Amino acid sequence: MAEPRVGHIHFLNILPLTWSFAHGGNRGLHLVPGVPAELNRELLAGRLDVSGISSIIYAQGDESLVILPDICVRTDKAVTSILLVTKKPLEEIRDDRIILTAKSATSHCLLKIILKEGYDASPNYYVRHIVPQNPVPDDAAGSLFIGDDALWLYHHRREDLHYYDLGAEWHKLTGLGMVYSLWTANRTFARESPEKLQLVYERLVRGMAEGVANKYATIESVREEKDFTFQQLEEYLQVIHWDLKDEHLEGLELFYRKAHELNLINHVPKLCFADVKRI
Ligand SMILES: C=C(O[C@@H]1C=C(C(=O)O)C=C[C@H]1O)C(=O)O
Repeated sequence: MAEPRVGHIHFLNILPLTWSFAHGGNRGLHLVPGVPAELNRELLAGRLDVSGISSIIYAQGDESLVILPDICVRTDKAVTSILLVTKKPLEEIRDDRIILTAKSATSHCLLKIILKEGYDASPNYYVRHIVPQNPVPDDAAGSLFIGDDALWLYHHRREDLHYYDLGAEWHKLTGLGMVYSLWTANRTFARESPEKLQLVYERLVRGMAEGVANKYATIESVREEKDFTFQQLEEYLQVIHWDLKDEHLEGLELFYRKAHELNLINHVPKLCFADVKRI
């Protein structure tokens, strides 16, 4: 039986799952690592069966995707790893040029909503490859980073720049938390391979729980390769949450409604969950 192809976002925000996968929790899965933008594209093209993806992509999937229950990447308020870095305060941004990281999809929409509704600003957005070592290129007023790049910037702030945490900004605007990433399956795969879908669901949910229960080991496992202290990573893993309960869907649904109002998606999607046996 061919192993299900599962996209895995290689960011520290799912470190517990990455650790579990590296310690045998990936049995029976064909993992494909990547940044969200790549995995979003691969899943929609049918080259992956299941993937962690940008939550906005579920809405762009025109009902071709179903959501795996119980697991996501979310925060209640601040996120610390989705950051807008600007040369001037946001209140002064008008038709300036803002660069959006090419790794993302959700944060692009989140930023557009926050700037329009919270700051009455509609700057000119450009998607481009950017690096944290040069946070705001000369030709731009600001840049949007996600993932480990953003977390690094959060801990290496420059006096002459302004930093905005989009999780905190979203909470300020709406009073709600935000779901950045969902695990979704292609609907055809879910219908034709229910056992494989069940296996993926169990590996994801159990793997995340196993990693969370081994916090010390998960953090130690990346200390050599990543430029963060133990304390920074420990704090980060308290900011990010991975459970997905009914109460968290309110923020996600509001995000879809606001994205639709700004014409960022064609329709407000109905949340359709995969039919798996919950564990
Ligand atoms: C919390 C984060 O959320 C990520 C942001 C994404 C996006 O903007 O498309 C996609 C997946 C998430 O892992 C992060 O960037 O650290």
